Parts: sequence; C-alpha cells; structure tokens
Amino acid sequence: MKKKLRRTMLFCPANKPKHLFTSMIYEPDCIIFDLEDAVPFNEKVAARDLLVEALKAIDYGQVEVFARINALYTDFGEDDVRALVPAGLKRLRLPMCESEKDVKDLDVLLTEIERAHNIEVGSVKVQCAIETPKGVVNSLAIAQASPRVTSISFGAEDFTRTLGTDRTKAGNELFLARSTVALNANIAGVDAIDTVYADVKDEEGFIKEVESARNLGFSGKSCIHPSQVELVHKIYTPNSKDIEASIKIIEAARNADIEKGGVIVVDGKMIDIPVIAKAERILELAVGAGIQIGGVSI
Ligand SMILES: CC(=O)SCCNC(=O)CCNC(=O)[C@H](O)C(C)(C)COP(=O)(O)OP(=O)(O)OC[C@H]1O[C@@H](n2cnc3c(N)ncnc32)[C@H](O)[C@@H]1OP(=O)(O)O
Ligand SMILES: O=C([O-])CC(=O)C(=O)O
Ligand SMILES: [Mg+2]
Repeated sequence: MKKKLRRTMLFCPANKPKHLFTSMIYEPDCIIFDLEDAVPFNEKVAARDLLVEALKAIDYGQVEVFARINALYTDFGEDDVRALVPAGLKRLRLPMCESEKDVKDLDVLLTEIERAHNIEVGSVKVQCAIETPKGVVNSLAIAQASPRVTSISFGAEDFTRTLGTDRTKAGNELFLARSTVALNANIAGVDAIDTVYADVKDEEGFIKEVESARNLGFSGKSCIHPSQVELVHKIYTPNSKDIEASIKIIEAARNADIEKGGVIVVDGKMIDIPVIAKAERILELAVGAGIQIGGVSI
C-alpha cells in the first residue's frame, strides 16, 4: 500500500486570508494553519472564524490539512476545537503538550464533539507538540496516550525559551531532546516531525539541519516558508542511485531465499535481514513520493 508521507508541514498563519487560498500551490505534504503563536492576540477569534470558512469552502486536494490550535489551558484552545471539528478538520496539532493528561483532556473534548456532530468517534487525529523539557521527558507517555496520536513534533523555539538557553545553528542544546522525541515516536509507532528553522535565507544551514534530523529518526520537518518545502522533499525522497541499489538488494535476497535469514554478498557488501528491510523502506519512501518502481513488488 502507498504510504502517506508527512515530509513537510508548511505553517501558515490563519489570520492571513491569502495563505488560506494559496498555500497548497507549494505542494507540501501537509499544511498547518496556525491559530497559536503566529496570530496576534486580538486576531485569534477572527482567524479561527476565517479558518472555519476556509475549511468548509476550499478543496486542498492531496495536501493534508492540520490546524495548530491554542493550548487548552488558554482562553482560546477549547473554542478552537469546538469550531474546527464540526467544520471538517481531521488533524490537530496540540501545542505545548507536556503530559499524558494533556492528551487525555483533548481526547475527551474531541469525543464529546464527534458524538454531538455525528462524526465517527476517534476519526480526528492529533499531533502532539513537544516543546518543553517536561514534554520531552514525558514524550513516550504522550505518544502512547491515545490512538488519536499519530505523530509527535519537536518545537525548538519554545524548548530553548523554557530551558533558558539560546538556539544555536550547531544545535548541541537540542541534541538530547531531539533524539528523545525521535526515539519515543519510534517506540510508540508514530511519526516524528522536526522543528522549524527560522533563518529562511540560510539554505545551507537548513539542509544540514534537515539531514541531521532525518538521521536521528525524524520522518518530516515543520516549515515556515514555501522555499523550504522542496529542499525537504529532496532530502526525504530517495534518489535513483539508492532506488537501483535497493532493487538489486531485494532481488538478490529473493533469489537467494534469505529474506528470513542468511547472508549473501552484493557488490562487495554483506546483505542480511536489516539491510533488506532498509532497502524495502527506501522503495516504500520512493513509491510514497510518487516514483514508479518497475519489477519489484513491495
Ligand atoms: C516558533 C513557531 O511557532 S513557528 C510557526 C508559526 N509561524 C508561522 O506560521 C510563520 C509562517 N511564515 C510566514 O508567515 C512568512 O513566511 C514570513 C512572515 C516568515 C515571511 O513572509 P514574507 O516576507 O511574505 O515572505 P516572502 O516575501 O519571501 O514570500 C514569498 C511568497 O511566499 C508566500 N508565503 C510566504 N510564507 C508562506 C507560508 N508560510 N505559507 C504560504 N505562503 C507563504 C508569500 O505570500 C509570497 O507569495 P507571493 O510570491 O504570491 O507574494
Ligand atoms: O513546532 C515548531 O517547530 C515551532 C514551535 O512552536 C516552536 O519551535 O516552539
Ligand atoms: Mg512553540
């Protein structure tokens, strides 16, 4: 089956009508309309109303639509959920998520709203944003708190704010937190989405950060500008050399009947179960990205 990729989540402030109409032309895997920090306090309600109308009227096609609501402990969070879910929103990002209880509170609210509006109970899925030291420590419990949680994201700006440190380009201050979020997402079987990179003009630094987060286990990146989308897709989409090598490995493994155990050598390299699994994953990512693979069924 074709895997749904979430390589990119393009943030768009929901108080900007233009973004509501045009953001899908940049073809991110996901758009995330923001009601939280990108929206001034005195525009929160108007932005929510605007987003509700957009959700009812606009077809975003293949692009998966998320909204970042305000935290439930604010004056806006609960009303965000009460307005957006009946308008058809199926994906929420819960910011500043710090505990299993934060997820359970949202789960209870969502269930009540789904029941009241004849929406299938459990159909609204949640991405929990881990952006404080407490959230990092609790990220496994958060990721496992409800079947609604399909991904967790890391938020470095609030994380460094809470920790009282600077966010540097080298990112040493983030390493443990990032790794913890990625490992716990993996244990829980959910996607891990890495944090935004604010220096829009620094393409080289952005690429370095995306590659490093991918190698820590993140399956995608939050973006703040359309120019970042294609760069992330390139990094997360296998190139033709990797695809050809993977096909060769899988075919050789099948011919030698070692898919359940055993080793062979292909082009001087040892091939065994983990190597075969990695080759299959590369093909899965390629197919998910829309690349046609001939000959090998995965
Ligand atoms: C720490 C956090 O919480 S991060 C998450 C919250 N932050 C956000 O949501 C911010 C998202 N990003 C933005 O709002 C903007 O990109 C900004 C403010 C950073 C820069 O905006 P601009 O100065 O307008 O960028 P720029 O002039 O390069 O834009 C180029 C084009 O891309 C569009 N564009 C820019 N950013 C976005 C975006 N995030 N989504 C969709 N379209 C966008 C612009 O409208 C413009 O379109 P045009 O060519 O048709 O005029
Ligand atoms: O989730 C993100 O990357 C953006 C964010 O809110 C943060 O960094 O605090
Ligand atoms: Mg934040």
